[in-house]
Amino acid sequence: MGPDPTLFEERHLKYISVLGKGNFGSVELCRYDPLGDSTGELVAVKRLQHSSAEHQHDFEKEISILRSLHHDFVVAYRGVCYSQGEEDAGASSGQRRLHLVMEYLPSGCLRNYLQKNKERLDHKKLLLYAWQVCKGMDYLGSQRYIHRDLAARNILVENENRVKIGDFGLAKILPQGKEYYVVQEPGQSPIFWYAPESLSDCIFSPESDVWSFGVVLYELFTYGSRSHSPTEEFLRLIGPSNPPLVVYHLFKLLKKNKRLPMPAGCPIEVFVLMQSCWSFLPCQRPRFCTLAPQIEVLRDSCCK
Ligand SMILES: CC(C)(Nc1nc(-c2c[nH]c3ncc(Cl)cc23)ncc1F)C(=O)NCC(F)(F)F
Repeated sequence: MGPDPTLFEERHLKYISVLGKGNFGSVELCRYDPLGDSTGELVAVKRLQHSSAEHQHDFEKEISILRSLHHDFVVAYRGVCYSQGEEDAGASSGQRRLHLVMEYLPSGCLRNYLQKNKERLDHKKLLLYAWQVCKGMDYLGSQRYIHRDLAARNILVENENRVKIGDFGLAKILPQGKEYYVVQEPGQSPIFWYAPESLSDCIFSPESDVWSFGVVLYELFTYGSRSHSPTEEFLRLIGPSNPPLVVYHLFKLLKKNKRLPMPAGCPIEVFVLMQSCWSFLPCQRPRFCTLAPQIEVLRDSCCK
């Protein structure tokens, strides 16, 4: 029984830069370099910022979720790293801190990738990414996980022919016998990616993930545009209103069947698919297992 390849020693993790801030944590680019000659692999290391007991518990759940997922279109778990906290003089703070080690994808998140490569990404390619996210989400659902934060900013680019779902910081597992999950505090919520039932009752389900997938389709066909982002478009529809009421106005608008507009140049069949994901009633939305073959058909028929 050789050494455990999923156990990373803090002393060999060389900090390079901050990749971004997730929910309650930050993710750093590091090189795991046990030989000390800079030939080690690059990894993404997620550390908790304010390690309250509750955040620590949620973090441990996030780690166990990621450890259990093995799929081509889901960011890969590499292991964990235990670090001895700074030994405060006197205080017995020797408790070990846990860090999540994931694969590092150098091409970054899909939203930035779309903006930078807009000119050379045709509709066929956008539908390939959409299909891969669908397959990844179908796998997630088969493990009874809900992602709750599906958005182009949370999808990573492996290469121009492969994307992976990332950031499981808000993911939940569906309790046995229940088909949806109610969260207590919405927290800093990406409300413009949220289904109506999530806005009004904090209800999350595979069907609310499908709603968010519709918004990802919209982001794909607007090439991650900032000026036509879901946030900008919905704020334009809502008009000026003070922040606490935005959720209420957004819900009212969705209730009246107002939706994001068709992206410029988007094939009508793709827009129809997007809109089906935005059915007000969760039961009327397609499932990821039926969306994937529909996207395949569109991919094969679309010329550009
Ligand atoms: C919070 C964090 C760090 N943000 C970013 N990660 C990466 C980024 C770039 N390459 C990466 N390889 C692995 C990981 Cl976990 C992140 C990155 N690039 C830019 C980011 F803002 C992240 O986790 N975003 C969700 C993800 F994009 F990963 F789905």
